[in-house]
Amino acid sequence: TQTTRPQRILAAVQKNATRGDPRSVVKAIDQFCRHKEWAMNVGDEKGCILDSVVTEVNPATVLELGTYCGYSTVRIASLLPSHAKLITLEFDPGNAAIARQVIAWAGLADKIQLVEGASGDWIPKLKEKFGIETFDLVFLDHWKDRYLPDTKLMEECGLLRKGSILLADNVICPGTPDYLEYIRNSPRYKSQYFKSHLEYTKAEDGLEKSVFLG
Ligand SMILES: O=c1[nH]cnc2c(O)cc(-c3ccc(F)cc3)cc12
Ligand SMILES: [Mg+2]
Repeated sequence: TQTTRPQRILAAVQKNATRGDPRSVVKAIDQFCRHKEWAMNVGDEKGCILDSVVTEVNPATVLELGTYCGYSTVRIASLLPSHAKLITLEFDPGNAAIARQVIAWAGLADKIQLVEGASGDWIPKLKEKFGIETFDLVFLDHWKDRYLPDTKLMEECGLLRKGSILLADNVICPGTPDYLEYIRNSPRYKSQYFKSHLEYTKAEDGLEKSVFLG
């Protein structure tokens, strides 16, 4: 019977990466997706921009919207200080099941809380469920039509503080025009575009970094 793409990504990690070594997990996925089969991980080029933002923010609390196979989850968590916590929301149960195993292989399960379900349902519950006040960094990488409603929801739920950073993937490809329009014209945000390429391709894409001004 046919395996899924996430199952093939996990197999590549278990074959080529060293248990407990997050960077080898990231490298194994990038090798597989560049040479064997494309997949929608943020990838190595945009991943370097992600790394620089995470290192600069040095967040104690991170929210990731869209786990997929856990590539960016592992990439972010590997750069966090010891006490820091990362919550990642994944809608698809199949993706979540693979991501849990990728995260375990990387040895980062104690830093990461993977929550299965719709971001719109879970965002209002994060404070009570995880005792979170606000997020220092949010990585938006789920569904393009949810970037704007979920950002407004995070504002309404008081999950952002003065200085919280939003980093959004795919603002060019597939593109999130309503989100860009809102975030670039709102007086409550200061935004910056990091031009890059769609993972493993030459197509243009980029990350939008926005600071919440309160
Ligand atoms: O749906 C997506 N969620 C999160 N990230 C994505 C991502 O980085 C790329 C793409 C994508 C881009 C081009 C294409 F031809 C097909 C899919 C989708 C998502
Ligand atoms: Mg993406």
